[in-house]
Amino acid sequence: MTPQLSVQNIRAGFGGLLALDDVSITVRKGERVGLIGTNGAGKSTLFSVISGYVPAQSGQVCFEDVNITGMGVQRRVNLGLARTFQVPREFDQLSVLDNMMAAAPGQRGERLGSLFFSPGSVRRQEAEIEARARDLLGFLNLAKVAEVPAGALSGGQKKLLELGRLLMIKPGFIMLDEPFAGVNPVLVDELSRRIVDLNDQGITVLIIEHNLQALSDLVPRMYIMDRGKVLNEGTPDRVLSDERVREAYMGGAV
Ligand SMILES: Nc1ncnc2c1ncn2[C@@H]1O[C@H](COP(=O)(O)OP(=O)(O)OP(=O)(O)O)[C@@H](O)[C@H]1O
Repeated sequence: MTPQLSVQNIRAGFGGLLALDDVSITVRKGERVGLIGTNGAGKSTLFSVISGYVPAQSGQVCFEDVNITGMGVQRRVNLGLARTFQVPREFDQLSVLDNMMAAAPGQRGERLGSLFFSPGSVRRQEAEIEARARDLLGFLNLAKVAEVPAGALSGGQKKLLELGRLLMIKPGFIMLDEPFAGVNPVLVDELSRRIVDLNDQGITVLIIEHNLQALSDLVPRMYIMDRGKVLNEGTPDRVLSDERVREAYMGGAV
């Protein structure tokens, strides 16, 4: 079976800096895969290349048998490939519910003509979007803060909201960038459970995370990157016990 995501021999960088040097990874449909590495290893840049924010200088990215290497961000999202960012990008002044609704793609009410010519269908669509948003808020245990301005949420709740906003686009493959950063341990467990639930529903998950304990509990397979290259791949036990990995990651303190 061909992988759902196949990243082959990617080189990418910024000006003279080569952030990704011949990087290849594959992810099968329905997998949960981790991506670890020291600061500056190139993990977020790899997410940016996969999601279309940073162009590849060479190499190829294929998603569900489509070569998406030169495709724009929105077209990749339309294929069901979506990412979160390390810093959640919610609108602080808007309520949690409105933040969720604003993340829904292709809303007809945004086109002025639709408001005049088919106001009924715009209302129906809004009602559907609100129902989906409320469903997801329930799933993420955020229903009680639906009307609260997003800026008032805790760090962990913001991460849950960010995940919720991602789910509004009904993705088949999600890339989570440090979902546990700044999240208290209770919410780390909750987030982990929600990620497993989503994966059980068939959503493939690729996760960058520095919390190695929480990540090892969550994923059966991980990649480690170091200075723009993939160093190793396999079960968390195998990857974290590799001598080169111990050296590269925390100077042997893994
Ligand atoms: N927008 C940018 N402009 C210039 N250089 C960048 C940019 N983004 C990343 N870099 C550089 O590219 C390299 C890889 O950075 P990247 O953010 O991908 O690493 P990372 O593994 O995600 O690190 P961290 O764990 O700290 O988030 C680093 O040297 C970084 O300074």
